[in-house]
Amino acid sequence: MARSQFQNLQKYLRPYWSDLAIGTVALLLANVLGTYIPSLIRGAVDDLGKIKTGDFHHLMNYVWLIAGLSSLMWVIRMASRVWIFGIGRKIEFSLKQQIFEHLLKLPPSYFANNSAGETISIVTSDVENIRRLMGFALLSIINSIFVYSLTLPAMVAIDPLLTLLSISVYPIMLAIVQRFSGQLRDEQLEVQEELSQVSSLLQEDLNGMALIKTYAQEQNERDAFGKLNDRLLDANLRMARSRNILFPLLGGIASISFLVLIWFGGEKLANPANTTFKIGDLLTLIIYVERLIFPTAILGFVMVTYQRGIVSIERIQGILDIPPAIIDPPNAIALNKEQVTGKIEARDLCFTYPNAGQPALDHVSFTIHQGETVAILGTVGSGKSTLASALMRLVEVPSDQVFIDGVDITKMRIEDLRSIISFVPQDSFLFSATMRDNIRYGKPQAYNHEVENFANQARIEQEILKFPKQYDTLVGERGITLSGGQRQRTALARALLVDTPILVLDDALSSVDNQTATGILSNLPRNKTVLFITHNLSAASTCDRIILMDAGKIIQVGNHAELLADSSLYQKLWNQHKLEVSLR
Ligand SMILES: Nc1ncnc2c1ncn2[C@@H]1O[C@H](COP(=O)(O)OP(=O)(O)OP(=O)(O)O)[C@@H](O)[C@H]1O
Repeated sequence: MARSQFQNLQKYLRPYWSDLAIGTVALLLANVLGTYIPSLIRGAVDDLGKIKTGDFHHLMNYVWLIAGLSSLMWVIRMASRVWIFGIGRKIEFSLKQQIFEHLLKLPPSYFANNSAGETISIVTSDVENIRRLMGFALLSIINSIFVYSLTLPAMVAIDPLLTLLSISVYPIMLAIVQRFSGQLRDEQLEVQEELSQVSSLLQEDLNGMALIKTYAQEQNERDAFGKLNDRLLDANLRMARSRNILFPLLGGIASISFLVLIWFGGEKLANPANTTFKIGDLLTLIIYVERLIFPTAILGFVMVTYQRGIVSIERIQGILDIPPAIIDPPNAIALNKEQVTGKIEARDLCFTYPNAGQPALDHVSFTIHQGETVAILGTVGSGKSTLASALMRLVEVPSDQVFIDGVDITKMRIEDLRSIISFVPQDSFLFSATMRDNIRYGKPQAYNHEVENFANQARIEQEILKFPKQYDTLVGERGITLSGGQRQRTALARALLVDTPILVLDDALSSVDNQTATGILSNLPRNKTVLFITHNLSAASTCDRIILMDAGKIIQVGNHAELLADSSLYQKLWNQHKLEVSLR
């Protein structure tokens, strides 16, 4: 086992050392009893002669003792399973929690580069593999160690030669296990990867079902799924083949020791020169060998579980080792949210995406004052969304380039920064919950009147009141399907409810008609600083100021009248817009 893998196993087990210690002691006790009981049987068999003399009571003593100790052993063995399997369950729970919490901190690039299906497969099936490794495999390994270290000396004490003969096949078993080890690991890895691919495709197709139907692509998707499913089947069959050879082989070889014992033990008993070896000895050896068969035959299962677990640990560590998106600097400035006014400044802000040839933001400078509503307009790909991401540090901006209330955002605690900005993207996610719970998602304890007030500000209230259960109407899979515009206004109500000094709308009213969008903007609280990223010139023209961007640069700043007076890009866009409106 590689050192790092061993360290990982230790790391997972460390919090549960007391459970492990209790479980191990219980297993030890069960095994001590398991080794002692056959010696009682041996005594009973050797004393059988006494029954002939009428001493039946003597035999019954053995019977009661064996029955009592066997019951005790059964109870202790059960307890050991409860403790040790419990460790696996607890590790499973805490790993899921840990991965989920880590996922919340990962940069958007992780989610862009890794499919949701693959991540889900790691959180479910890989974590389950670790549960089996830390439960079943751990118990089996500890149990095997005890069985061997207690049973073998007991067997040697009866007859060293017969013991040696009966376990002479075990090196063959170990060689077979060794031979299959690497192969099973590769096959397991392949199964897990194919499974991830199937989950990813399934997840993507479920999300894109409307698109599949619109473009009549059912057959293509069916073929693609069939192909991946087929590969998963092949990988599973390959692994099943190896397992189906390995397990019966191990069980069969282990049983040979049984036969060897009957053969040579029987011969020894039949030998007239033998005076010490009795029938009770042979019986005890047979019981002991039987005790060895199960832990030995199960070695194959343990090995597969181990290989699976190790592969899963690697995959889980793969996620856990990704550094969190942006971490707080040492001595990060803690903001007093109530005192933030919402003044935003960019000074020569530059940002280039990793592996991109062109900067997405190229020496961008501006100041937006408290309470201003500023529209950010621009051609597609001009850097508007990147600017919003930079403001929230969803992308890492250089220090001393973006300031809120004069404080460099890279020096603030991330949590504080994000708690003073409400961000509404074009496609906001709504949960399969009621309208009320969706709106108060950012402030779950909000009162009903707050929810209604902000629904009204976002101009969605009238529609909610017409829903079957009004604010208690379910949204999504099991409930009502909202239109694009209704979704956007619900998301806006959610953002308004958290009441932050800064509101960033990233194309967040694109599915809302001009008049409603303009109405919403003009009714926003006057003390809020609003960044309104849009392609909607009508709504933008009503804003206090407009920042016009092109190819990552700011090319014009001013209010509608000022920009129109300047015969450049804005004038051209406005004339086009007027023409479009007149043609509608
Ligand atoms: N995650 C990313 N990785 C690499 N490049 C990106 C990424 N996101 C955006 N870009 C690139 O950065 C540039 C600016 O993109 P951005 O999304 O900020 O433009 P935008 O003005 O919001 O466009 P639109 O109006 O189409 O929404 C574009 O060239 C885009 O291709």
